[in-house]
This record gives sequence, C-alpha cells and structure tokens, in this order.
Amino acid sequence: MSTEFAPVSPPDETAKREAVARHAQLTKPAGSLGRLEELGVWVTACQGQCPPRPFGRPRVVVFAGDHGVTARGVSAYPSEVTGQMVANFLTGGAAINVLAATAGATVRVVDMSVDSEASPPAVTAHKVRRGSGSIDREDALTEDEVRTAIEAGQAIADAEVDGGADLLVAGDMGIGNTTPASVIIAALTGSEPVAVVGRGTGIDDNGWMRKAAAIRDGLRRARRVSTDPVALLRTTAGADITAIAAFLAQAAVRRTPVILDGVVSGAAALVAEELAPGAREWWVAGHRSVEPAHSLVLEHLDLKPLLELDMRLGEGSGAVAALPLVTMSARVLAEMATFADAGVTTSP
Ligand SMILES: O=C(O)c1ccc[n+]([C@@H]2O[C@H](COP(=O)([O-])O)[C@@H](O)[C@H]2O)c1
Ligand SMILES: Cc1cc2nc[nH]c2cc1C
Repeated sequence: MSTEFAPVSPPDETAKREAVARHAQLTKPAGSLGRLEELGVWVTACQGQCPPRPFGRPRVVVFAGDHGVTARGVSAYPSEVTGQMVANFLTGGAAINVLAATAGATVRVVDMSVDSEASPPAVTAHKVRRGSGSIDREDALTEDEVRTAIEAGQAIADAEVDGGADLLVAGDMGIGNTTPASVIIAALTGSEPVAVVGRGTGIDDNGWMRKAAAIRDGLRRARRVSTDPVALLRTTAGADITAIAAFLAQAAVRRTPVILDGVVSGAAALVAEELAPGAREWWVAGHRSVEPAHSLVLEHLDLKPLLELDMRLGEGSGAVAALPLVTMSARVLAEMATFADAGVTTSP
C-alpha cells in the first residue's frame, strides 16, 4: 500500500493566455466582468482548451464519518444524525441534493467511518471503521486505516474522473467534524486554539468551552506530527477527512478542477497541498464559511472565495452554490460575440 501521489502539473499556460486574449475581444468593456473573467481564464487553463467546453458532469462526493471526540460534547447534535443524514442524501432530501439539482450537478455519498451499520452496501464499499478515535486523547486512525482511507480518496477521484466528471466538489457530513478540522488548521497555520474554535452546528457558550478544550488537547498531539501530512491525518483527521484530502490531491493529479466548500474540506485541502504540492492551482474557493478557521485556510492557500453567504452547512453546499458562477464564466468565453463578429466598435 502507498500514500504517494503522482506529481501535480500546473493548468495549461497557453490556454490561459488564449482566454485572456479572448476576453479582450468579447463585446464588453475590458475587464468589466471582473472576477468572472479570472474564473473563466482559470477554467480554460484547467481544461487546456480555449474557448472552454461547457461542463458535462459536475460531480459532488459527500464523505461521511463520525468522530469519537463528539463524546466530549463539542457539537449541538448527536452522532446518530450522521447516519440519518446519509439516508437523507440517498433519498434526495438534503440541501445538497436540492442545490446540486438546481446547479446541474449529481451527488454521490460515501460512508467512510459512520458509527452505524445502516448504510446500504453501495455507500460502504470504502468504509474504514465505525467512528474515528477521540483525537483529544488517542489517534483518529491506525497506520493501516490511514493508508486505506488515502487509497479510498484516490480511488474515488480516479473513478469519478474516469466516469466523465469534469468538475469535482468534496462535501462532508459528520457530527463533530469541525473539531478535527479546526485542529488540523491550527496545526498547519500555526494558530492558537482560540483562533480556530467556531460554533459548528450551533453550540452554546458551554459547548464552545468544551470544544476549545478538546481542540487544545488535540492540537497538543497534532503539533508533534504537523510536518508529516500522513501522520497528521492519522492522529487527527479521521477516515472521512483523510479521504477528502486524498480526493482533492488526486483530482489535481488528474488535472480536474475542484470547487472547494467550507471548513472541513478546507482543512483537508491544507493537507492535500502538502501531499501533492501545486494541487491548489486546480482549486477555486466556492465560499467563505462563517467558521473562523476557514478564513485561515483561505489566507494560507491564497484563495479568494467566490461567495460570502454566511453559510455553515457543509455537504458541499457552499461550493455548489458557486457552481452557477463557474458555469457562467465558461459560457461567457464560449458563447459571447466578439467585437468583430458583432460589428461593435472597439475604440474611440
Ligand atoms: O462547511 C462548514 O464550514 C461547516 C461549518 C459548520 C458545520 N458544518 C457541518 O456541521 C457538522 C459539523 O459541525 P459540528 O458542530 O458537529 O462540529 C458537519 O456535518 C459539517 O458538515 C460545516
Ligand atoms: C441536520 C444536519 C444536517 C447537516 N449537514 C451537514 N451537517 C449537518 C448537521 C446537521 C445537524
């Protein structure tokens, strides 16, 4: 078994230059579509083709898992909600199902480590264990489990790209998962616990104090291994966040663009950039979550979010909310008339 990633090559520079030049020809004042122009240039560079193709198969993969640290009272909801929401995703009743249907994406759910045996076989093919270890006092995973979870994330990204996915989103579902996410972010950005503790699903002040203590204890263990990404995933992430990190890294290896979601995929993205340097060039930040640690991720990866809607749901929801903008940015380059085509005068 291996935790190696093939090298990441950057998006295509020639296609990027062609997209910049094409924007200057389209019937609008230069630069007038603002960041939609930059976004279209990024899509073109990722596809290596100007004008870009419309997306054929935008795909959301929701990675579900439970976390032992939830027993410390760090969430506003009980662990059984994770498995119940997996069932809800499968019957199409969750926010991500509705948002994805609206934006033209399809949704897949993967049970990596839900603390239940109820998920159907189709979603448990990569399941590593029932719940990850309580990271304030023990490792989230064993050596074998972290490797299995990395291989799962890689295999899922490969299967999606081989199946035609041309734009990927990693969603997360796991009661308690903002605690490991916050520890990872603190460890990799050199932040203090108080700078990363957020309200997650909506904890009260006592819950906030319990969560701060759990993050402090988890960070003490995580800091010992913060320069070794696989060891950091093993001690701190759990199987779900580990698989997301590998999925994001492998998407970049496979030259497939990704819209990042909130604090949990953000924590995974920080590790993915360590596993596969340069992967961040294949990602755009869909939104800024209200979780304070998410802003640290965006700053660290130098990503500017497309939306700021005060969302804090997870599931890939903030990424999919931004998908229509990504779609528009590509269609502008592909479908707008040029000054020459439309007979519009370019200069005084
Ligand atoms: O995406 C985010 O930024 C985000 C912020 C807060 C909460 N969540 C979601 O809420 C759950 C974790 O919250 P908590 O309070 O149980 O740690 C998990 O299912 C996440 O998908 C997600
Ligand atoms: C109901 C519910 C849905 C979610 N989706 C992502 N995290 C969630 C947390 C809860 C509690």
